[in-house]
Amino acid sequence: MRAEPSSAARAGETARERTSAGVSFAASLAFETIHYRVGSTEILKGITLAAQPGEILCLLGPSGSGKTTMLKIAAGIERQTAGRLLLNGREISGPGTFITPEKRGVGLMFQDFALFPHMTILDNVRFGLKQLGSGAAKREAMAALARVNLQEAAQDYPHMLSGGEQQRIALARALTPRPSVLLMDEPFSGLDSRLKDVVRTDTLQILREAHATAIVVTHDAEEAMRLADRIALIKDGELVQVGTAAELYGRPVNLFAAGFFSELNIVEGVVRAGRVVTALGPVADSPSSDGSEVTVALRLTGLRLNEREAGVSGRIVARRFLGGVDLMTVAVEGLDMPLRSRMRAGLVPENQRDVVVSIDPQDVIVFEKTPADR
Ligand SMILES: Nc1ncnc2c1ncn2[C@@H]1O[C@H](COP(=O)(O)OP(=O)(O)OP(=O)(O)O)[C@@H](O)[C@H]1O
Repeated sequence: MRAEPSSAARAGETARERTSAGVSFAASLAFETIHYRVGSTEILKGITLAAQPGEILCLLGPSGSGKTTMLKIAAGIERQTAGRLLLNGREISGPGTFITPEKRGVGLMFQDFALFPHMTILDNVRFGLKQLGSGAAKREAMAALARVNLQEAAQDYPHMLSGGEQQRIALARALTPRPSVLLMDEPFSGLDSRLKDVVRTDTLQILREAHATAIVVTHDAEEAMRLADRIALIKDGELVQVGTAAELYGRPVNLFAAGFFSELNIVEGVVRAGRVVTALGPVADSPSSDGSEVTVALRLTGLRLNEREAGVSGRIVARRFLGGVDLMTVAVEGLDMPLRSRMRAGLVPENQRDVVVSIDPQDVIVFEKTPADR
């Protein structure tokens, strides 16, 4: 084995290789106990998270949770105040290392696409290929345009293309230098909802074909579920949970995580003889000891009206027709707040007020109460 060069030299070297390599190769990118402080405000509070080679990792969280700051740190636009950033296991930013953005081999794509309006599409795409000779740059750029199926637009200007086409050009531009990791900040937020679906599906396919590692920021849980191999849920600068969509949806670690993926009714419960008992009756099994207080999150789709004979009595106090479903608000004795139910439209007749309320066990999530909850 030959002697290892310094990590800074290695990272710079790999970045150079990558900008001109014929095939992109996916890298891992790891945040290691990353803190970011501005004045006395701690914006990131020790985040440890890694995107694996070829993985699409979504950073999901509410506005202001620190997602964009994480991308900026990954790109080298901001520098963390503590912690390390590793590309393929090699430190690219840490207490004694800082590889500049252009040497990292990390691509960035922000929400407004930022195509240069005065340049043709071809020139926009080959902008990031200055290191290559002009012939090679043109070939690479045309191949990238072919990949997003827009080679015919090469001589057009950005304003001549639709929002979705511009987004695909921006993606082609971000991918042509063959970054080992592509960072995307709300890449679909500028598109209307119908176009968003199509462009998102196309993007996913292009990322897969390019075998790119991608870290995608979104505040939309459904978008994260559609795109991601894994989702990292962020709140107030902390990592709440990381896992597949099914893991976060099915086994959320707390009410915040549960509420991010589903609309919920929240009711109080107490454990009696191994069952969680609420005003709606027993709703789940529990290993906790008798008398333990729990919080029960109940997805709206799991509150069923008139489906079974067994259940508690309820009264519909409001209903809304939402196309395929009816959203109904139901008052139940013993509960201060009415509950909401989403059921296939028309299952409960329009004029019916009094209903039998039952629970679908797969839509029940039970959380032990922490001392802070009591
Ligand atoms: N340089 C800075 N100086 C002061 N505050 C900052 C700075 N950078 C970020 N912040 C603050 O840090 C918090 C996190 O910002 P960030 O943009 O990372 O959040 P976000 O999760 O991407 O939110 P959004 O979805 O709204 O873009 C915000 O409250 C923001 O105002």
